[in-house]
Amino acid sequence: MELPVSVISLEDTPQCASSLLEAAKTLGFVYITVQDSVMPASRIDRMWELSKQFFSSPSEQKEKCVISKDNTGWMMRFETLDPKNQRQPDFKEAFNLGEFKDGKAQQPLPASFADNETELNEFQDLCHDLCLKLLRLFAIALNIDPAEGGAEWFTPRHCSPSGTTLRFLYYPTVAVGEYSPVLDIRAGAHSDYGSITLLFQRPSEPGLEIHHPITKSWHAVPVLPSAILVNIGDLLSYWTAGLLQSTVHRVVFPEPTNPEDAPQDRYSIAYFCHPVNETPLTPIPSEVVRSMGERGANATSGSEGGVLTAEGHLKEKLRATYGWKGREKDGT
Ligand SMILES: O=C(O)CCC(=O)C(=O)O
Ligand SMILES: [Fe+2]
Repeated sequence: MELPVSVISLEDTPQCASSLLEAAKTLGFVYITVQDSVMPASRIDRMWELSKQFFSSPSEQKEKCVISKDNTGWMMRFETLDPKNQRQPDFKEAFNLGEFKDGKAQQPLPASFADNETELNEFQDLCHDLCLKLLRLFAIALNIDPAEGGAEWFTPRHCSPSGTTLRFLYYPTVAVGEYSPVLDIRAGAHSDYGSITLLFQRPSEPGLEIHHPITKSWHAVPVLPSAILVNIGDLLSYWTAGLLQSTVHRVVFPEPTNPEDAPQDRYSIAYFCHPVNETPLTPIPSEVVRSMGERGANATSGSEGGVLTAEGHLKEKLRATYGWKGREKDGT
């Protein structure tokens, strides 16, 4: 059954802030619509063009930027998002673009992106600004203590260096018979690791499913053209002592309408917004969060007895899902 995900028009108002918080507390996923000046449709269209340009480029070019231990680069059939339950890796290709510095990528760019560094950087900036707007609204709804930064509390905690990643995803058509719709999956069940994720999807390319936190069953997510899907990641959930839901989701092979038809390609783009690496995940100074009791960041210690940092959490997750097979940044 398809899940009705709330659609919120993004505005700088307390009402919008409380609607966002409500969606984040219940489902952990919400569609937002934004003014074209905030996220121009032409920019998103351009990213789809660049995505196709990259994924259709020769594999020798892609291999020059294979995934490295800093989680940047290209991978194919490499990640296993649900290592406990999957028998083989996700049926997908992905390219992870890490943070830029002074407008320049800090990783080798594939030949197919050689002329696009500026527009990739500008798109990342648009995504980052949008995430900061969302985080400001969460800060307002959580009523973060004004003396501690109030609405701006998240802002200085979301700059560089961080694990923030713009990820291009491609789930290729797989012929019927070459995969098991029961055992195999395009992206295994997982929750996202950072603060918030923006997900861009294309009409007629479904497949995303959400594990409903209350009914504990899987639901397909309808693709809404011109809306951006936002979901809460583990860190924001931890930071809010579990008030905000980091909901489990996956990407399945959609059932073909006609049994002879193979499931079609799916492209998606995810922007994973992470806090600064060294950020200690100590409780958010908010009465709402304090009232959640001793959970998440409200608990006295993180893993291994110390305070969990944003980077520590990300590294733990990547170790499990990459298993680790990637190369060091110096190419070893
Ligand atoms: O491709 C999608 O729709 C979702 C991808 C995803 O959930 C992820 O990479 O974390
Ligand atoms: Fe995800």
